Amino acid sequence: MKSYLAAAIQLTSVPDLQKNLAQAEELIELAVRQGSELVGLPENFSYMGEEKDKLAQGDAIALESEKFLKKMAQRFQITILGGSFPVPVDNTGKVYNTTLLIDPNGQELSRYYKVHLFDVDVPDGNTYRESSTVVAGTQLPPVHFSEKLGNLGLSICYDVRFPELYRHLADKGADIIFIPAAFTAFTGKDHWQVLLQARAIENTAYVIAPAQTGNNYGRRLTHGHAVIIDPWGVILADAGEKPGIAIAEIKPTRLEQVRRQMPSLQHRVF
Ligand SMILES: O=C(O)CNC(=O)[C@H](CS)NC(=O)CCC(=O)C(=O)O
Repeated sequence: MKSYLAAAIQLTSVPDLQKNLAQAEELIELAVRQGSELVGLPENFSYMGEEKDKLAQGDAIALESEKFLKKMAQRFQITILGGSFPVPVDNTGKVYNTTLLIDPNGQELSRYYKVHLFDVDVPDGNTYRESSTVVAGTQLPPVHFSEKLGNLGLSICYDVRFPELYRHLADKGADIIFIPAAFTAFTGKDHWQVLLQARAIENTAYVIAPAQTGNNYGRRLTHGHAVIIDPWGVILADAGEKPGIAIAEIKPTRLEQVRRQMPSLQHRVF
């Protein structure tokens, strides 16, 4: 593994596929101009909208999102995580909430279907029933072993509340954990940063957390604060509240140092 720059992209995705891809492309280009070699996009980067509209356009969103990720990876010679997008599941009328990791040749490295679905009545009055349109994945997320970039573990948004999933990634050797999200503004203000820092600290791994921000559609408000966190839990970069990027250096020497100073992974009893 070498030292390199990574970027977590922050978007306000809306119910308009082409508009979202254009916004994402602009920010990917900005991240690449600043030297990023690994770039992450947030959950539902290509479409945020009413569930029924997302389903109706599911085939087009899935096709265009995958094509877009491969095109960006090849054009800019980067490894890219397509935070998530819907992929229709045969004979269900539903989709998988899917994240995809693509290499600079446009080849798929790994893929994960979100396991934990956000079926929550948030105290601000908004009700979420992700399972009404999404089929839960049944497999633990993969870790992609990269000589150059380190071992890359995948997850999506609400997963962040389930530490056992991240322990699995740590067991598999994850050095860098992606947590692309569309956190609600209401839960985000109290939980987002704490949960992300906990996952980084307890697994002594980098966390790259691309995010949705602002008013995506209707009453849907997302928290923003795309961040990159180091294995000690220090926030290296924070994109704030507007669309933009958080960029930070990923360093193998820092991973080794923190794992030496705080060998908690080696002291596990259970
Ligand atoms: O709502 C949409 O339009 C698209 N859906 C999402 O982006 C997903 C599933 S509803 N959001 C979350 O998982 C938020 C989790 C969260 O906020 C928490 O754990 O507190």
